[in-house]
Amino acid sequence: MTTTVSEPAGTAPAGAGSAVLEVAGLDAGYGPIQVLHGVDLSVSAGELVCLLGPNGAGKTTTLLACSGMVRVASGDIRLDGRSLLRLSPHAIARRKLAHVPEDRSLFPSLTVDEHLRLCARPGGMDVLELFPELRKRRTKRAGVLSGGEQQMLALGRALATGPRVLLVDEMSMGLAPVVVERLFSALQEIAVSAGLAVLMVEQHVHLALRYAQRGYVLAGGRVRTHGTAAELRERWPEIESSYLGR
Ligand SMILES: Nc1ncnc2c1ncn2[C@@H]1O[C@H](COP(=O)(O)OP(=O)(O)OP(=O)(O)O)[C@@H](O)[C@H]1O
Repeated sequence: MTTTVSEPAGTAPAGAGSAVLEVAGLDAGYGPIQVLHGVDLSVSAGELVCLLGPNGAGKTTTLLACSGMVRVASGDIRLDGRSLLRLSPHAIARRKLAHVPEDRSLFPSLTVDEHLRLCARPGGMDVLELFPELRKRRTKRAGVLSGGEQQMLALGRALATGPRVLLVDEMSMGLAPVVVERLFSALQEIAVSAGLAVLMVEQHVHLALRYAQRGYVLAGGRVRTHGTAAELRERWPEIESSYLGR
C-alpha cells in the first residue's frame, strides 16, 4: 500500500516487522529556520529503507536529527520504543545508533586498524570479515585509501560499534558504479543477516530502489509519499512530476 503525507502526524508508517527506529511528527531545523515539517517514518530490523528527494529536501537534516546533531522542535524519535529526544549525540550512539555522514569523517592520518580499534565495542561486527578488501590495507592510513575503501572503512567503523540502527548519508558519492553496487549489496546482506535497521539517503534513486525494501520521498521538508521499493519504482515518473517538479 502506498500512502501520502495526508496521514495523521505521529503514525509512522511501518515496515513489515516492528519498528526499531520511529520518527513521528518531526519538526526540526537550524536555529529559527524550520527545515522538517511533521516527518513520519520508520525502519524495522533487517530493513534497508531509503530516503529520496531533491537537493535541500531535508534528507540529511532528518539523519542529523536522529543522531542528535540537529535541534528537534517537536515530534519524537524513538529507538526500540524509547525516545532519543534530549539525549546528546554520545548518548544516542551508546543507544546503538550509528551514523555514517556524507563526508565519511575519517581521520586521514590514522590507519585502517587504528580506526577499527577505536570504534570496536563488544557485540560489534567483524569488519574485515564483512569487507575483506580492507584486510590487505590494515596498516595503510585512511588518507591514502581509494574512495571505495574509505567508504568501506566508514561503514566498517560504524558496524564495529554493533549498532541496532545505521544511518548512511550519500554512500555512493563520488564512487565508481561497480564499487557502489558492491557497497549496496554488502549493506543489504548485513541488514538482513544482523537484523540491522538501515536508513540511507541516496541520490541514485534507481539504484537505491533496487536494493532497499522501502523508501520515503521527501520534498520541502515533508514526506510526500512512501511505499515499497517496487511501488516507488513503478510510480517514479508520477512521483517526479507530482512532488519533485521535474
Ligand atoms: N547548518 C545549516 N544552517 C542553516 N540551514 C541549513 C543548514 N544545513 C542545511 N540547511 C538547509 O536545510 C535545508 C535542507 O538541507 P539538507 O542538507 O537536509 O537537504 P538534503 O535533502 O540532504 O539535500 P542535499 O542532497 O543537497 O544534501 C536546505 O534548505 C539547506 O540549505
